[in-house]
Amino acid sequence: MSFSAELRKEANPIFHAIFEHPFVQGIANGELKKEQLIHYVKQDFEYLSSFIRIYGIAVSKCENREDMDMFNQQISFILKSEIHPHNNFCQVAGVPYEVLQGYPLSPSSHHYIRHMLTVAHEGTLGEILAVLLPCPWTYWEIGKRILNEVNPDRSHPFYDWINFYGNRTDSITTKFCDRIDEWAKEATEREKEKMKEHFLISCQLEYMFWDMAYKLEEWPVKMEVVK
Ligand SMILES: Cc1ncc(CN)c(N)n1
Repeated sequence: MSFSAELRKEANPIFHAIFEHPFVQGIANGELKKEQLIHYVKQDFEYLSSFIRIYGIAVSKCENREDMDMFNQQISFILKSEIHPHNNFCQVAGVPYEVLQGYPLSPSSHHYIRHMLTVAHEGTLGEILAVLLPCPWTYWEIGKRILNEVNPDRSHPFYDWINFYGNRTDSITTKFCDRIDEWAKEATEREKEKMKEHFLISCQLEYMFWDMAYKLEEWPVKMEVVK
């Protein structure tokens, strides 16, 4: 079994919990509250900006142009393409995208971003690939699953979101899996253990991110913004 297949197998219970999560089910059946969509977009805008910064750190650790190009393409993908699913949520919620940008992170988003940043600063390129991989992988599987199970038509409120993630032929997941498998062939057992741990924690944090959006998670103590 390839290393990426091992990762997927170990994470199976978390992937299933994500598919069953009420926010993901809400995308499938078109029933999410406006506040939940807004909370998701506010947090995801910040999350994806951090993801770009982490790709930047990954580039600084690359030893060849092919790896640099892989991360560079993904930076462009977030900047130029991954705005479409956000726009879909904004349209359904009836709010302009611009007004949902620049908000503070809620606890789970903060945790997820700090987890990725720590690995990006302290880890090898293999560890960075492992910590980032659940982001594209879980969304790709969510999209494909909803396409198969619901087969939404254009009247579905989240038609664009579902097709954006589920219909990818240029899958970054496949590229990252191929690269991680190559990396794992040269890695020590200790490094592979760390890669697995980073991957599984990111999967758990993917679940927590959906939960954060569904429950409109905030910090426990409300603070007045002092100007
Ligand atoms: C939290 C999160 N995880 C994954 C994705 C898909 N790139 C996303 N937009 N946001």
